[in-house]
Amino acid sequence: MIASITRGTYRSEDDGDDTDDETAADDAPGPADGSSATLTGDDLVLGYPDADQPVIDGETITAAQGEVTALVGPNGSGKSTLLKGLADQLTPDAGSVLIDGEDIHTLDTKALARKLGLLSQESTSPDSITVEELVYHGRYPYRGFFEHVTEADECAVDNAIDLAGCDHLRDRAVGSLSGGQKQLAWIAMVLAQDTDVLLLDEPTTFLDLHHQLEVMDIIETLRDERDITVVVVLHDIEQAARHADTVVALRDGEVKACGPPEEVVTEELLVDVFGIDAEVDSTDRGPRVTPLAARHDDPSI
Ligand SMILES: Nc1ncnc2c1ncn2[C@@H]1O[C@H](COP(=O)(O)OP(=O)(O)OP(=O)(O)O)[C@@H](O)[C@H]1O
Repeated sequence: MIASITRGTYRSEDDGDDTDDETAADDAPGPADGSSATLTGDDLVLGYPDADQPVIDGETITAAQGEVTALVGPNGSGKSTLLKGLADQLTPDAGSVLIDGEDIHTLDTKALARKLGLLSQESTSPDSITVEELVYHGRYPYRGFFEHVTEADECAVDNAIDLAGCDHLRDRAVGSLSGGQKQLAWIAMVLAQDTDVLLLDEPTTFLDLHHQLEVMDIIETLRDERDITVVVVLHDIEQAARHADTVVALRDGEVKACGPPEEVVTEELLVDVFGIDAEVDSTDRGPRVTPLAARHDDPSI
């Protein structure tokens, strides 16, 4: 069933990459052992086979250990492409992705999936499986082919479901859920993966305001209590400013600004990157953005 779920860092269960099955379960439950990691995309060139030009053309980005890095930018600016490159879902045409200096291409599938989890925008799973079954798939990197569910797996799944706030959905078929409910289930699945690094592509999509705040709280908890390195794509610039340690602003595949929210989220940046006039006020909780008007003299947005 794993093979039919296309989300996260897994390629598939029978991808011929079972070299570490015997030891996988011993390593559970991942970063709860206190490990953590810095993720670096070094001089990355990323694109798609049917396109003339790369989307990302030689960018370097570092997500510091135990910090939240937010990727922001207009539609089509390359946020998801960059995230897929960092997660090894898209092979770079040049450059490399390193976790604590180790090239992720030297890691086999399960070893990588124990270090790095991806919540992507492209999710598919059989409609008939329950939320609990979906979340158990997050434990795949810790399980050998013939191994049964361990206590560590049960514990990780319970914690993940609890943290994502979807216990009430546990026995529901995924196909019967609303968009927001599905999003919570997928978040629980990637949390169960128990990784040092989490890459989240628009995790607040489909969620009401209450659940958006809860997801941002989860991200802060993972950072503050478990030292997890998080890279998160967000459309809400204020959410990024409030919750991230570092904001990376992309436009046309180029990193236009990178740094602490109060340095990056400025009125000038909102014009240059998003093509909007806005007021930015400095508050205790970071820059507060009041959008005023979309500029119509910016044809590329
Ligand atoms: N599978 C693909 N094949 C070809 N081009 C693609 C593919 N996926 C994305 N692109 C192109 O790559 C560019 C960057 O897309 P990407 O999805 O990374 O942007 P984004 O910043 O995440 O956008 P959004 O905010 O709309 O989700 C766009 O021009 C897009 O059309």
